[in-house]
Amino acid sequence: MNPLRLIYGGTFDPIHSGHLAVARAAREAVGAERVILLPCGDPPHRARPGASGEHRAAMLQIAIADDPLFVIDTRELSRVGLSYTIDTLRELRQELGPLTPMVLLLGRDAADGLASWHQVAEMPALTHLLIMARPGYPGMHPERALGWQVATTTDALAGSPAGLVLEMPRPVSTASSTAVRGGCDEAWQDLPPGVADYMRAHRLYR
Ligand SMILES: Nc1ncnc2c1ncn2[C@@H]1O[C@H](COP(=O)(O)OP(=O)(O)OP(=O)(O)O)[C@@H](O)[C@H]1O
Ligand SMILES: O=C(O)c1ccc[n+]([C@@H]2O[C@H](COP(=O)([O-])O)[C@@H](O)[C@H]2O)c1
Repeated sequence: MNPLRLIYGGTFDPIHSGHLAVARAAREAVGAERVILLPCGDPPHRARPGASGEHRAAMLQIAIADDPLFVIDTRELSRVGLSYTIDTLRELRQELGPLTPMVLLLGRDAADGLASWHQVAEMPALTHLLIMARPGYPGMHPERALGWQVATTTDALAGSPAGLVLEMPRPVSTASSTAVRGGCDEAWQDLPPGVADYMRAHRLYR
């Protein structure tokens, strides 16, 4: 079996320390070499982001600060049209081949919306899911009725290419991009070093 790939999609509008904490905890749990951060271009499921794709990618770059545990995949930013995750999963599966374990990382709030995702029925054949608990979201577990089988160990994810779901039940952060955009001082404490300066310099979210 090829080494597992861990993919973390998000609007990242802007990235906050919770995203990094979630990514680090997930990477450690599944033993991935690194985390592929996948900023969404034109989200199908929510209002247009407050910052452009270029600004959101620039803030991601500042936040990861050359940490080799992270890599940014900008394919959704350059794609024309809505950023459907299924399109990205199909492309990645094509690139990685049928045997590479792929794990899509989601917070519990995002996972609870899975039933409305574009062509979600095709997803269990393409990827595993790793779901991180998030304070305030007890979990409706739609993934179980959508074709993913519940895994009991993290090792199981590395042992097959797709089709399993594992939940990390302990939340690692309360941070939220909505709170950052709302501008309260406490939420700005959750910005990785350099990101607040970038936001100020480019007058984002005013
Ligand atoms: N504190 C957190 N704990 C667990 N998962 C999180 C947390 N913050 C974000 N996520 C997850 O990270 C992914 C990307 O999230 P996103 O970029 O939308 O950030 P957000 O803080 O949820 O932003 P917004 O408030 O704009 O929705 C989603 O799967 C989301 O569930
Ligand atoms: O493809 C879809 O239909 C779809 C619907 C909702 C969310 N997503 C993806 O889920 C990820 C998390 O979304 P968000 O809104 O929490 O940033 C992000 O990569 C989105 O593109 C994808």
